[in-house]
Amino acid sequence: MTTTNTTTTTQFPPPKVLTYPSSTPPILITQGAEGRLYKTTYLSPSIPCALKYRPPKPYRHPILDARLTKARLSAEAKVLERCWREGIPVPAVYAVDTSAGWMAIEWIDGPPVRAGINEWLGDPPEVEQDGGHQQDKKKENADEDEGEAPMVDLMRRIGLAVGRLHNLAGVVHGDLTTSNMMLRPPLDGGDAAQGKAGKALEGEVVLIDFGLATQSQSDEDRAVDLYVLERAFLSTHPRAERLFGEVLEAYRGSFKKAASVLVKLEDVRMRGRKKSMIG
Ligand SMILES: Nc1ncnc2c1ncn2[C@@H]1O[C@H](COP(=O)(O)OP(=O)(O)OP(=O)(O)O)[C@@H](O)[C@H]1O
Repeated sequence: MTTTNTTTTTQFPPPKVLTYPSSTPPILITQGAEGRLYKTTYLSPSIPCALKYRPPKPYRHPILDARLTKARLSAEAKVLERCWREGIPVPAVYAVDTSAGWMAIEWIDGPPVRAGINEWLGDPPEVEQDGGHQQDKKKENADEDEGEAPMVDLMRRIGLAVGRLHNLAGVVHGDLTTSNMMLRPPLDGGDAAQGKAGKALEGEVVLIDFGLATQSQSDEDRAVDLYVLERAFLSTHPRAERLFGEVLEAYRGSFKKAASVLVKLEDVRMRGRKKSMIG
């Protein structure tokens, strides 16, 4: 989705639930084609939450619009609840009002994985000093030495999270990108030895935005999910391209049937290549 990051309070009229006297002033975080995301609190001013709001679409017939909004929000909330029950790291669902078009979910207090990777790529850890040449080379190759360990580790955590989603929850996400994953910071403040760049990649990988998710156990659907992630990753982080294999390797080890999904991924890639050749 196209989003505009802003920290202003009300650029648009907020949903009614955010105007009650007890409401914490909402902060508009993103505004996309389908909806808006606000930061506010839930029940107590000390519990931050993300309020996902799908406003009415004036270009749609009102009855159809209300029906669509209800169906999409309740489908997303159901998938989130299912994942949460299975122990997949996703935001907990606090409350849903499908008629009013909103859902309140746990606030994840960390950056999107995309931002963490970009920070790391822009500021990779120094391994040895040689007047800057080493640093430049590292940036080009996204580090081919031990300095890349935090990135390899993150790639593996992503592969495991997707494997658990597919296997334990039986859910395919439908829009896996590094923007739809966040890094929940470690409670203990993390590993001080990581350095600033390594710290950018720390934390638990939390999957978000299940607006396109479906229930499926099929190898084909799972392989397409991985293919979407691969394409998104390679276009968002081309300099880290060769590390993507770590995601797939961790996925392979995350459940029994993962190997056959990876075989299917070859077919899906082939179809993707043919399609892009034909245009
Ligand atoms: N639980 C959360 N905690 C903190 N920030 C969040 C949370 N959920 C989403 N965000 C932030 O808001 C952005 C938009 O969220 P999300 O992608 O779920 O909504 P959406 O794109 O409007 O949904 P859709 O793509 O289905 O229209 C995310 O990229 C992330 O930065």
